[in-house]
Amino acid sequence: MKLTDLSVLLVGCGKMGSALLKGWLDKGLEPGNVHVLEPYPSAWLQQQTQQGLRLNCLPKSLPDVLVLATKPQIMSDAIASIEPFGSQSTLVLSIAAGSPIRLFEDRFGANVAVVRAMPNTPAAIGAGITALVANNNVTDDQMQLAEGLMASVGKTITLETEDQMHAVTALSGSGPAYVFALAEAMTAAGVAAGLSETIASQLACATVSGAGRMLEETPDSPSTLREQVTSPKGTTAAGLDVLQRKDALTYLLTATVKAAARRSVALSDT
Ligand SMILES: NC(=O)c1ccc[n+]([C@@H]2O[C@H](COP(=O)([O-])OP(=O)(O)OC[C@H]3O[C@@H](n4cnc5c(N)ncnc54)[C@H](OP(=O)(O)O)[C@@H]3O)[C@@H](O)[C@H]2O)c1
Ligand code: PRO
Repeated sequence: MKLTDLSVLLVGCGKMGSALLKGWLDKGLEPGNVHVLEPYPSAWLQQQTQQGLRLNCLPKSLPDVLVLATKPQIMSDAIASIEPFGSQSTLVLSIAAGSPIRLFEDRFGANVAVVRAMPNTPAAIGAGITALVANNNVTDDQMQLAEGLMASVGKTITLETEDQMHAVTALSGSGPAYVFALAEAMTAAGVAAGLSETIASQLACATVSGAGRMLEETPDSPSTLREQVTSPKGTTAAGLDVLQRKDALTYLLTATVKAAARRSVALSDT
């Protein structure tokens, strides 16, 4: 099904919901085919009503896709107002961290078609990556539809099991925050080395974003790209000697991802 023909009911239009909706509207989704439930709509979302998007009212017929983008903690309450929309012909596409497929089967009925997806915030600029996993009720056409929707805001990968979603959420879902934290820490390190905050921040942010673009735009692996910066006995080697001593960086990131994955498991159990 083409994006232009698709009808969508989006529940929750905060940071991630609006990033996805912007991407879909840019790619041809008709605002007139979109209903959004959102208690505190942003100015941007309110503007979309002028193009025909319907805000805080329910569609008269079943939508092709019901996108669930509320926080996991309130997912159960949010579903209460839309239970009749989880029919067999409507694809339920949830992006909530830690909301398992079984929650939607319990609430919408065992026959409901559910795709659980984990995007990340670079989706807002079309540079996201989303992992998807489906239940057995999802048809090939519905899976293509889900992949197509998420591909319109970045890359997609399909998981073998839902259990992998905890690690995915911890790695790529939360991952942009780790990278932004790196930019913040590099700024602080630049200040400690004698630069002003403004100059350190400019240098740190451009370095992180330039290195990210190299990962994207060159065929080289991260280790090759790292080696290209590292002159023998030069400054980078001296810096990396601290960053990677006793695998310090790998150890820290492994602990970071494990903690986030544990939180995903805990959210699934509540
Ligand atoms: N942000 C990310 O990086 C990211 C990445 C991948 C997946 N996710 C997932 O995406 C979901 C949304 O995250 P987010 O960061 O976009 O959070 P968010 O900005 O808080 O967006 C959630 C939105 O849902 C609204 N809402 C609350 N109750 C509702 C209801 N009953 N019906 C409809 N809307 C309701 C919230 O309004 P109030 O603020 O008034 O409560 C809020 O605007 C979460 O499940 C998260 O796990 C987020
Ligand atoms: N943001 C959501 C969280 O922090 C899910 C991944 C990214 O829970």
